[in-house]
Amino acid sequence: MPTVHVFARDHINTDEIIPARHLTTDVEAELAKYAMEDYDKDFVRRVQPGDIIVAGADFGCGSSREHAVWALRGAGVAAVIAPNFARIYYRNSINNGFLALECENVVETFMDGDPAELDLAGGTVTNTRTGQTLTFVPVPQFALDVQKAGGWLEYMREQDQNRQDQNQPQQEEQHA
Ligand SMILES: CC(C)[C@@](O)(CC(=O)O)C(=O)O
Repeated sequence: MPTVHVFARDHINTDEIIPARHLTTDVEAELAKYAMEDYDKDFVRRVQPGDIIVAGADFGCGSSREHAVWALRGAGVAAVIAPNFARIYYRNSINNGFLALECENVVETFMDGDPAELDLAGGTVTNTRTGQTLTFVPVPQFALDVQKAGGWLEYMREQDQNRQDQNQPQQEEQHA
């Protein structure tokens, strides 16, 4: 069951998530070593694959670096849940198939280290220590499709392949 890491402050910026001194690579496994380093340098020693970050409002503000998504995904974070996100960070998350879930009162509902159950299809996250369940803002279907495909580029390739598959029979008829 995922563990929740709570970063309660609002306006956690991309420089705290992945400091600019580490933007020398786009390799997620390398960036992962420095995830949240300028907010909590011990995070990388605690986080396990599939864990969830719960954060304050305007998470991911500051720069447009996609590395802020790659570092957290590389560290094994399955989702970030916050009341809201900086717009560029939010779109970077969608484009990379990474879950940025908007949910009010999420900081008040979890304590650091709580176990959680995330029901993406149902749109809920449950603190299984207290039994409290919150409903997050429904994720747009295309964002779920991108997440399933593994990212925007993979999603667009799939869409292109689907179009080609649909056109194939007509092309075969034309040449029959
Ligand atoms: C280009 C990059 C290093 C950038 O300057 C981009 C940005 O500031 O949006 C950053 O600090 O993430």
